Amino acid sequence: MTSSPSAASSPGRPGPASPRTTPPPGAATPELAEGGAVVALASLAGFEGCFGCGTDAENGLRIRHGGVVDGVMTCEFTVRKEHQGAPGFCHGGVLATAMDEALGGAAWLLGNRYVTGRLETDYLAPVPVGADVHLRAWCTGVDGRKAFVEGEARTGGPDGPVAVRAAGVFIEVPQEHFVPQGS
Ligand SMILES: CCCCCCCC/C=C\CCCCCCCC(=O)SCCNC(=O)CCNC(=O)[C@H](O)C(C)(C)COP(=O)(O)OP(=O)(O)OC[C@H]1O[C@@H](n2cnc3c(N)ncnc32)[C@H](O)[C@@H]1OP(=O)(O)O
Repeated sequence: MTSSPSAASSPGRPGPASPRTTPPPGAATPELAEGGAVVALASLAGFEGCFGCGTDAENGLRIRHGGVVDGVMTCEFTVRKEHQGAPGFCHGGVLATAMDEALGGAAWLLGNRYVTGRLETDYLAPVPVGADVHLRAWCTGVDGRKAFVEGEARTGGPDGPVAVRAAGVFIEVPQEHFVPQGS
């Protein structure tokens, strides 16, 4: 897939991607690997320390990964009071972390391992404490080791208003990039 209906720009607002997060001419159309999620999870070998989604990360966001439909990956998390920036509202950096996780997940579904090279975020509406944040992410193109990814976060339900849009470039790395567990 090269785009998502949910990626459409709001009137008067640009889409999430800048020239640096737009696939260059000639970039490959992303193809999700058969069992890409399985490959990704096998690479992580049961690692639960991720600040975004790990169940061992006590102070993490505890993002819950959902499914993949038509190349769009979904996940969600609930804003807790320790996530506040301005009183009553989620910190922008927390939301950027959540977008990083969602976009990273969409890249990993290609069947390789990726780290964030660049992450751009647009904040469209405040997200209150207690809100369930519904994230979607999809890959827009692949150029060598670079995967171009976009995503959005909605509140008030999976089809509620968009609160955050993001675009990023994720870089493919070998397994050796990561610190072996237990070391
Ligand atoms: C049923 C559903 C199930 C769902 C299941 C889901 C499963 C998966 C779930 C979850 C997955 C996990 C999700 C994780 C999410 C969080 C990710 C993070 O937080 S990652 C930590 C932060 N990022 C770093 O720590 C990187 C730090 N940087 C580096 O290590 C290096 O700079 C690195 C590896 C990125 C590149 O270094 P070099 O030496 O290997 O390669 P060089 O040659 O510099 O770059 C390679 C290509 O990339 C481009 N590049 C490099 N950095 C770039 C940048 N910042 N922006 C754009 N392009 C960049 C370069 O221009 C080059 O492109 P040219 O091949 O020449 O076309």
